Amino acid sequence: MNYLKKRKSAFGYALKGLKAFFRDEDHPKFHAIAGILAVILGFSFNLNSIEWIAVIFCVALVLSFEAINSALEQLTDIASPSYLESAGKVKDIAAGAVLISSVAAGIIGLIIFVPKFLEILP
Ligand SMILES: Nc1ncnc2c1ncn2[C@@H]1O[C@H](COP(=O)(O)OP(=O)(O)OP(=O)(O)O)[C@@H](O)[C@H]1O
Repeated sequence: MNYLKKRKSAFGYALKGLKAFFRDEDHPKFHAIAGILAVILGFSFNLNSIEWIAVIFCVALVLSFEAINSALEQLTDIASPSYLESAGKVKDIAAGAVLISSVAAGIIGLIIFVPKFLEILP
């Protein structure tokens, strides 16, 4: 019972974190909108299971990296409020992780959706 209570609190904290993440920052909103568009396109083009797995994985991966990047940015600001080269490096590397996942997601999106758009062209 105690274990279940603890799990419930942990879930609540995670939801609280996600709420702050989407409320306080612009990049997550942009990536969430892109993800919603991908899901709408997925339903429109009747994706198969493998394509759905790829789309859901890409959306989750980009948003997760974005959340980790955001947490690292805030932690860096607490640890190093004044200018420090290594603090900047931490932020740049975390931003690089978001860039890698976004580019990969974009390429996978093109691989899945471009042939489907070409099929419906007159
Ligand atoms: N304390 C610091 N010391 C050195 N360089 C920093 C520091 N804080 C930020 N920078 C540099 O400035 C860049 C922008 O940092 P900032 O905290 O403004 O993030 P951001 O890219 O504006 O994030 P977001 O757009 O999500 O708000 C960093 O990637 C880093 O190169």
